[in-house]
Amino acid sequence: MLRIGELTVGYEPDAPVLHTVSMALPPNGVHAIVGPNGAGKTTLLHTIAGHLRPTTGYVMLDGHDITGIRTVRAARAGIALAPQGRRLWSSLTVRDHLTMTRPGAATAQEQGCGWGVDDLLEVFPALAARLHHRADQLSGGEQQMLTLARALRLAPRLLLCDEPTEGLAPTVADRIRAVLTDLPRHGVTVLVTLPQTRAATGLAHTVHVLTAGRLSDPVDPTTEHTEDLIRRHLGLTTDTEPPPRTERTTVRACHRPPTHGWHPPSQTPTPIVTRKGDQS
Ligand SMILES: Nc1ncnc2c1ncn2[C@@H]1O[C@H](COP(=O)(O)OP(=O)(O)OP(=O)(O)O)[C@@H](O)[C@H]1O
Repeated sequence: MLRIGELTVGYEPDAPVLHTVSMALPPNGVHAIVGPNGAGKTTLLHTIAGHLRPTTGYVMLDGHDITGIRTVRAARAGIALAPQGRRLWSSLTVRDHLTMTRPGAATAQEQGCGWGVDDLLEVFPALAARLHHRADQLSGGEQQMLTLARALRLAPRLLLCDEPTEGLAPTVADRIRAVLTDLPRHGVTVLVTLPQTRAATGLAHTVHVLTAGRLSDPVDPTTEHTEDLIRRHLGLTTDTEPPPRTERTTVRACHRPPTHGWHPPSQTPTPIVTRKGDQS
């Protein structure tokens, strides 16, 4: 679904933040990028989302070159970003956020598909009770749910989530992870950045490690030594015997049932049909 090749990105000339980053993600999975502060995780997501133009390299989505396309076109191509820090409109209500955002993917617009407001409130019931509250009146967890709901409203095929569990209570973080885990069943591929190794291995089908702008080969989180391998990529010491060096890991889709009891609004794997009148 997503193929990135030799991507070099920076904010200043001759000072790259990402160094020849390459990555290939299959569709319908949850894929994590783990890395310390300043590694370049946000820079990578923003480059995929069209906020930043790379110096060299390419970004391909479903075989189409989307390198450096503008944000609006990236949304129409099926990419949505749930940014770090949430970036909500503080004076607008939950309902405003959900009704002002419309499906961005061209196919979704043409077919009238997407996540309706009622569907999103089923996914995030906590928001239903807060529909008329302003964003700045929400808790951190509710703000994060609204950030994800707003991104899903764009009917993405690829959802980019930048540290979605940052600063949240464990139970709320579990809830967010449960929602992300289930999105592939609705045709949404998830690329999520996380600072913690353990959270990534419990959530993702593949894990990449980003350190100082350089991306590791994909790590299969189902293997026995995953956490050790990731810790080694991060340059952390480990008490256990290091795993044997393997060839570049083959990405393996391993479908896990959601573990936290969230039931999706639709049983079909395709995007949910928008209900007429849900934008009022
Ligand atoms: N707008 C900007 N202008 C200049 N430098 C920037 C800008 N945004 C980020 N950087 C620099 O790029 C590097 C990577 O930052 P980035 O935010 O991508 O890392 P990160 O892995 O997401 O970190 P964190 O986990 O702290 O959010 C850092 O050195 C940061 O200071």
